[in-house]
Amino acid sequence: MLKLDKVSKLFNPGTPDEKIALLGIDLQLNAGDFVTIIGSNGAGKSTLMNIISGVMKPDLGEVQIEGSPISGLAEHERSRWIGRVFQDPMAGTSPHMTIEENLAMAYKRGKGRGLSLGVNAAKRKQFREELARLGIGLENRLRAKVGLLSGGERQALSLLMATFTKPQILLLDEHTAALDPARAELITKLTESIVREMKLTTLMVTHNMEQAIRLGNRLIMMDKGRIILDIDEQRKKDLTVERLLGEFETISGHKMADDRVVLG
Ligand SMILES: Nc1ncnc2c1ncn2[C@@H]1O[C@H](COP(=O)(O)OP(=O)(O)OP(=O)(O)O)[C@@H](O)[C@H]1O
Repeated sequence: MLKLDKVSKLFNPGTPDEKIALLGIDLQLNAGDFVTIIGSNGAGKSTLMNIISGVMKPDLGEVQIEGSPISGLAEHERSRWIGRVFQDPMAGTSPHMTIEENLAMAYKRGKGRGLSLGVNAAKRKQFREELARLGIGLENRLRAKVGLLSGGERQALSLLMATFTKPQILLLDEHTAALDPARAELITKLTESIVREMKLTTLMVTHNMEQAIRLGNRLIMMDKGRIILDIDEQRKKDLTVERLLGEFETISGHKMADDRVVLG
């Protein structure tokens, strides 16, 4: 499904500010894998997401989807296969457009060029049905400007837009971190049900250790640009936050330095 082959990324090479962000990352995701990613500050998690989504190119190595190399494709060219939800609820949607216009944009992204952003009765019905699945009443506010929605509502809409056209890969970049606990839990539940129903192959970066253990079928730990541990479903079932942090310390030789860590 998704394969990274010896992917490396260096920032500011040859200067005093040189930073190794990724070092020879090998990663293979099978169809339907839901992988949570944790790691210290500066471990390379965001860089990994940026390289998969095409925001930046690797210095070395290759990214493939379904066996096809995609490193040469720009971000917008990959958006047909890759859905992404960011930490910032403002990032995934257009505030000056209505809910239905935002959805029309997401719908068009999956269908290629030449499709209008207009919303006819059939599309409106579909949008209403999709929004109703979120269970927060957005189906009754199709013509509301997205800028008026709360952070949680926007994040729910972003999640729906990112998954609208059943992407091959869903990237979740700390997408609940900016929300209060109740809204974060709502978005987590929505995520679980959408990923399960659509059988989406998903990579989720989180600073919430309990969430990293509870969600998905695989957990990856990163440190200093490397994947230091890849835990499968069976081993994940027996994990606790304490054991997870212990494993991190044993392998990396230092405590997890994460200023945003949430233990549970
Ligand atoms: N655009 C950039 N220019 C220079 N250095 C960068 C850039 N982006 C990231 N880095 C550096 O690359 C390394 C990896 O950063 P990255 O943001 O991928 O880590 P992260 O695991 O997402 O960290 P955090 O959990 O703190 O957000 C860090 O040392 C960081 O300072």
